[in-house]
Amino acid sequence: MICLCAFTWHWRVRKNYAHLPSYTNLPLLGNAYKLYGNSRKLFLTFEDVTKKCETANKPFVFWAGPTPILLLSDPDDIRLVANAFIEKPYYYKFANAWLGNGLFTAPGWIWKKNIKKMASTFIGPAVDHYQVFFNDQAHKLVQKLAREVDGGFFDPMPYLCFSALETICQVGLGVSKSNNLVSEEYYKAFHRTLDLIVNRGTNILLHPEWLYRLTPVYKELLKCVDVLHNVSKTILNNKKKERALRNGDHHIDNDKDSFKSFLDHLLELRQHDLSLTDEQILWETATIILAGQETVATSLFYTLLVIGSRKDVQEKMYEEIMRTVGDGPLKKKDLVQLSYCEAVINESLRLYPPAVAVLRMADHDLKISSCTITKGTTAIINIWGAGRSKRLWGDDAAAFRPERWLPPNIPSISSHLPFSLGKRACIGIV
Ligand code: HEM
Repeated sequence: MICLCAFTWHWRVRKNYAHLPSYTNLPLLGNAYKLYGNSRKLFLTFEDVTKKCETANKPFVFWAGPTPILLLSDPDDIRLVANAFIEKPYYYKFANAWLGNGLFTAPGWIWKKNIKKMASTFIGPAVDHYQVFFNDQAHKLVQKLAREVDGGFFDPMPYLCFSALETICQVGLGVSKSNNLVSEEYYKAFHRTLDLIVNRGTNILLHPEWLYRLTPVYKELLKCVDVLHNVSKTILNNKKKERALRNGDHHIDNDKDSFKSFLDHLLELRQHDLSLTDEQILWETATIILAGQETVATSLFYTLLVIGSRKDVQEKMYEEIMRTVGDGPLKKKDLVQLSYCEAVINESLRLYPPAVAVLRMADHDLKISSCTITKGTTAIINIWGAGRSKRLWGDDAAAFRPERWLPPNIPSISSHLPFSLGKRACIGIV
């Protein structure tokens, strides 16, 4: 009976997607053979699927065994999907030991409860005090990079990662410059944790939880996560003691002019909301540190690369910065004047988005332009593909041209998706 139901479901789903472009299916494996190999091979498959999507102007259906994965690049389809589905597929659970039920990985019903509280911690006055940390880190980064000048080729990524990590720990946890909590050990544990999670994602043998828990890499993951959580726990405990000493646990800090980290905001929220447990706070801070580190470091990397290879762009940016800020520290109010610099960043994020794709799980049927997405399908929002589509950006879509972001031709923001969109889009976009 179970086999019959599974067969009927599979037959119905296959028929539903039969008119969409796809690869040749192998029995049982479907198209999974296309995922075998290293990350370069994976990316080539992704690039090929993106091209097929663009040529057919339809979603591409990829069969992971019997399960359909639908790749979407059309902004209208993407908007529908991003607004309709809040569940993420099971791959996101691979980060559970680290991020638990934090915003990024939480199941829909927990995410719905928490998103309103968290989103308010990253808007308006809450972020006004961050600029001074950004300036300080930028200054330190420039000093470090300057030491490499005239020294031949070097990899800037470690500098960018450390700088982004230190910044997000300052604004996220309130780590001060003096306490050295963002140590070499922390940095290594952070990157090893990321590697272990990504490696699990690309190795289907490590997917079943019971099997994974028997492996040495699972033990290594727990060790690394311990290092990361211990820093957050130390800071959390210190803050709790500080608050208790200063004002008693029920005090509300109304001083709008003092800097408050993301963690401070969560502790304040907890005064009215006991569902925000210590564990949940640890997960949320770990999420913010991950979300705010890797993405920022990668986008800095590509932006520096394109600026470095385009003297004309460098000169225009330099001229605009000198005209607006001079040698003085950058202030938040200056940012609106830096329209060319913003155009450069937008163009870099369009061509080199740090998250090339995000995934959603269809928990109900949904009609989009060329098909009905059936419940149980994984939908991939192809951020990279949407950014490079000739249909959306014109024949020069592959060219780095910041001017396309300047008046009078400002493009439709709905095709620019580096921060995703709809429900579960980035909350760090301020
Ligand atoms: C260039 C910088 C950034 C880019 C390109 C970026 C991109 C993204 C994308 C594409 C998502 C959607 C992920 C998904 O649906 O699976 C996301 C989610 C998220 N981002 Fe960012 N992000 C950036 C910076 C930040 C920063 C600085 C923070 C926080 C300080 C942050 C916090 C988050 C959080 C908490 C989520 C999960 C939102 C949710 O599920 O409700 N991001 N980001």
